[in-house]
Amino acid sequence: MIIGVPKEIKNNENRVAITPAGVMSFVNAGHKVIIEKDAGIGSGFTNEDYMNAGAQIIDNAADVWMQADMVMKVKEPLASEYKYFRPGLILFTYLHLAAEPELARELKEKGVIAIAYETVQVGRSLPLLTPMSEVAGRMAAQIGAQFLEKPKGGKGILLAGVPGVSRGKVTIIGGGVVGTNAAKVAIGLGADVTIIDLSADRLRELDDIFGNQINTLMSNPMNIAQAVAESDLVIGAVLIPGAKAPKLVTEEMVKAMKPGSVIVDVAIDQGGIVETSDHVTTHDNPTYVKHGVVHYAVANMPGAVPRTSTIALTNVTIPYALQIANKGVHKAIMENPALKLGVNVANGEITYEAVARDLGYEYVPVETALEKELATN
Ligand SMILES: NC(=O)C1=CN([C@@H]2O[C@H](COP(=O)(O)OP(=O)(O)OC[C@H]3O[C@@H](n4cnc5c(N)ncnc54)[C@H](O)[C@@H]3O)[C@@H](O)[C@H]2O)C=CC1
Ligand SMILES: CC(=O)C(=O)O
Repeated sequence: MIIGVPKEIKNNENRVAITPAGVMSFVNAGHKVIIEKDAGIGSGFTNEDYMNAGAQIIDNAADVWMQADMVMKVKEPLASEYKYFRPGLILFTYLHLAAEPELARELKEKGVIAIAYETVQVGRSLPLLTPMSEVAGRMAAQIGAQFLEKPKGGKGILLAGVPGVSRGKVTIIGGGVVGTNAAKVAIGLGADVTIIDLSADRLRELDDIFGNQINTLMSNPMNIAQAVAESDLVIGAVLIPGAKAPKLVTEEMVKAMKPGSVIVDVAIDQGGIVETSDHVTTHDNPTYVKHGVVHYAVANMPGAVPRTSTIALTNVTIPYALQIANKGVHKAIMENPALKLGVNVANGEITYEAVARDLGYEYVPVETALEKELATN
């Protein structure tokens, strides 16, 4: 199989979908890897590093997309890349389709087999999302602390406080991977941390992990309203896999926050959990102020720490990509239930139920979509 890796084009997206070590794994298994020139530079991998591992460097994105059987990316394709979609192309990347209706339509109409990192699932865990959630969670607390500083637009609070002055209050809504990692850093910074989750079992686990370093609260509108109003920093970290994020923090709740408070809505890649995080921001211009509250809504937070993130991401994606290359996409999907759950679009059908529901399409199970493809071949 020919595996193509274009350079990421999203604002300040410095990650790349493959490392030289990954290239070597594919080449050793008899595959060919083509990489767009300078695709790895932002993550510290030169063209020579890739060539030494056995890859071929290609001068432009179009040739990478058109020659590849499987394109591996980090972020969802942007509109300027839709022209490369074609029937049977395998696309393996983050997609977040519930928040990307145009992209979903293009993938469906053009017959791409689109496998989303974020919905590959083993039991209750999402192994291809986890490392980036670890990164984004840890970043969320440090970014929040930074934007609470007065010169950055915040109210001028030091989360750690000092002797004689209260610590800052951080509320984390969603106690999964992002939430847990945000808590680790927020606790390390000395903040007064509350985690809100819908799952009583998860709250018990968090209590076991952090003990009395955190407060835990059951997720309901009353608890959320009260905690948000009292917080200096709110971190949005809820996920319902594949689905659009629920708007748990209403505009009224935001209005009740003190001016200069900060919201870091990490879940913005699925649409965000805060009613007033109504648009995605970029690393170039990461915040806006609404009702006096600083909103940070960057959908590719790990892109700012690309060396760490690229290695962490490819550690988990390459084994799945190798299965696709070695077995062929149909066999790999049908033999691996985790990978099967990653398939969001195939042969003109939406094959992930939550995406189909949120975007108003008929849901077609992966097997049915693939059988249709085999039948028409
Ligand atoms: N902006 C960015 O750059 C990045 C964003 N993310 C996003 O962060 C979000 C969180 O991801 P993970 O922590 O990995 O997910 P996760 O599945 O590990 O955790 C989600 C948590 O939300 C909880 N939850 C569900 N419904 C809830 C409700 N109504 N109230 C409170 N809690 C509720 C679940 O019980 C679970 O503990 C996702 O949207 C993910 O895509 C992840 C990495 C980077
Ligand atoms: C998960 C995701 O969207 C990211 O790492 O950018």
